[in-house]
Amino acid sequence: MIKIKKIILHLITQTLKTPFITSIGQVTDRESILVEVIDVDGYTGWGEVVAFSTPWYTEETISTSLHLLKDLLIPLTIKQNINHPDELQDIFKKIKRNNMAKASLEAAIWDLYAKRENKSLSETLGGTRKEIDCGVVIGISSTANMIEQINHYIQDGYKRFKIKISPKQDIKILDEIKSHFPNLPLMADANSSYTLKDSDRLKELDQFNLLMIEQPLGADDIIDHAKLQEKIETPICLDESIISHVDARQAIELGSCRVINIKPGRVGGLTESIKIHNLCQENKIPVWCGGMLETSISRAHNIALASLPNFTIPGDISSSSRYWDHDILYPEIKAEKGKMTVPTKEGIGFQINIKNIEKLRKAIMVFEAKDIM
Ligand SMILES: O=C(O)CCC(=O)C1=CC=C[C@@H](O)[C@@H]1C(=O)O
Ligand SMILES: [Mg+2]
Repeated sequence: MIKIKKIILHLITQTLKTPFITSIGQVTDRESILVEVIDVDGYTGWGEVVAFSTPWYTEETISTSLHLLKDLLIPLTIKQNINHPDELQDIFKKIKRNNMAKASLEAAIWDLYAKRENKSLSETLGGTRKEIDCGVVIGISSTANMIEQINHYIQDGYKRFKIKISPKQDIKILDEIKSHFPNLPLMADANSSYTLKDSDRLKELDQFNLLMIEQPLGADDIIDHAKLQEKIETPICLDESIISHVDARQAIELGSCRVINIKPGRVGGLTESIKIHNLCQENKIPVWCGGMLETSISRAHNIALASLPNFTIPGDISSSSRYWDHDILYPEIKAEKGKMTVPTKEGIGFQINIKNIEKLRKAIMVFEAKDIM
């Protein structure tokens, strides 16, 4: 049984190697909150808040997550005797949404639990793969630069390539890329930049035989995606629309998508991610693990999750060096020939590089169980 002694929040900021631009926002300096949970037996688990500094992707931000953790989630959790991380869904049930804040604490407790069980996080979650295929996201830039990026990542061996599209940049860039790389396993992420009125334009994308188009319509929509999927051949993949296994069930029943991107932060944690994975497996809907421009702590959790059997499509789990000059784990998280080995060591299977965390840290907040009523 887990009895928590201390929870530490490490607030860090890193500058991305190159700004990450999408149809809805741009990230240059990436704030993160690293969540460290230490139990009375000295085991330590780590999680990460993957919300951004501003609410451009979901309604959550670093500030809202800090408030939820400090004022609600840590006080609710720190005195609990926890037999299994699944219990956190019940502990958190009084708190509506705020999934990324919840997921960060839940992930740390999953990591700690796996270490206490002396098992890898992958095995603890029900993983079956010993290695995972990795995909990579091409940043929005000039056509020439995007072609150059793709060439670079092909050399790295990545198995799937994702570009951002919007009504401002779609057909032309896809045509350019497909003419340079006719057989490239390519997908496009629209981040809700189209509406049902763009159905004819989205139908034109069928000519490119994309693996999928991710979240073409509204971030909270399931019904219009079902209408769109009836009109286009390209498989729709939902990201922002799916924040729980209930959303996933409704999307599957309505035919709103043929693929789902699972991000533990977006859906409230690893327990909910497994529920979505299992539901999709039962309904023959393949899933892949999305990314959030995160540090290697969340990336390590994603590797473990992506080792589950229905993660059959390479996810946004690229090398840490795709975005960062320094890794905060060792060994560094690195795709070799487009694959990553799933760690077999206990927990997330990587060591924390506390020196690099201290270099990036802007603030630290310590919560002792003994001090909380
Ligand atoms: O983490 C990565 O490598 C890619 C992240 C990524 O593509 C996204 C992160 C957050 C919001 C979006 O722009 C996009 C996505 O929707 O998947
Ligand atoms: Mg997306």
